Amino acid sequence: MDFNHGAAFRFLVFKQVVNHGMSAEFLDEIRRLAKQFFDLPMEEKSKYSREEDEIEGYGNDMILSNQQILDWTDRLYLTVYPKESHRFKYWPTNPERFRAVLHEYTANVKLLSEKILKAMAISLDLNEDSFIKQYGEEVKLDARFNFYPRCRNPDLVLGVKPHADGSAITILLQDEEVEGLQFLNGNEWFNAPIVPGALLINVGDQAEITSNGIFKSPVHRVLTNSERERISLAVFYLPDWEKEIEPLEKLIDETRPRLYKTVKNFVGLYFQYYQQGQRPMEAARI
Ligand SMILES: O=C(O)CCC(=O)C(=O)O
Ligand SMILES: [Fe+2]
Repeated sequence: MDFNHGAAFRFLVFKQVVNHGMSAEFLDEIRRLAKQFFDLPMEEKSKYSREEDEIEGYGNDMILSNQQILDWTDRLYLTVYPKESHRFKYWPTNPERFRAVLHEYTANVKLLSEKILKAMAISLDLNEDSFIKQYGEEVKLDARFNFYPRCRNPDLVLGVKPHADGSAITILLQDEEVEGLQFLNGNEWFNAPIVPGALLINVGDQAEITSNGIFKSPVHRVLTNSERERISLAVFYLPDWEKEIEPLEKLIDETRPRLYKTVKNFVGLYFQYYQQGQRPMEAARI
């Protein structure tokens, strides 16, 4: 992976990487296993159901307010790193290879995330460990499998509402054929193209804070589709929740004053704001 194009990398909002060390066949296997899981009878899937006040497990959009229009999606949410945090009651044993393949994918995504965080630091003329160090020893990776069934009224409902990710960065495996993910640029939505064999890297709110706003965490959404279902897998790279996250000293000067407060447990804050229909980043902005 060659990220040493300083200037180009700096303006990264999302980036597709192909040279990530995983074969196209391996990525296809993950999609296939995910699809097999979502295609199981409800009775089987509900063995892994999310409990009401939990995040992990199988289920629909979380209900955070009674005025909410639910996202048109089925999800399976699992903490995949560190190993000690695995809650296997939520990990499917059907299809049979699901767990083994997810372990392998997680190990690869962890390495890839760290390479990307190093490349981001280098592109800003910082020591390569600057971002990683701030995120602490106890980083966590959460995986969210998204399944978007066909929807008869795609104009009335979204697969995922507009949001930015609360992670440091997110590694997204998109459907191999069906588009639907869109990014907001100014007032316009544009489609994230499908690049065969690629993973899409998305900057999250916490990398925006660390970089003092040089990297931007983009607002994105997912459309529904009346003809085809769609699958994706997002893995969120989450800093140690007890570490303080703040703009790196070296990225603050007179021309670029400090833009964000010091935050801790940003994901907790994220849900509080999201619930009130506010962009969680507002909590961090000075
Ligand atoms: O389905 C997608 O392509 C994106 C999903 C997403 O934005 C998320 O899970 O945070
Ligand atoms: Fe997202």
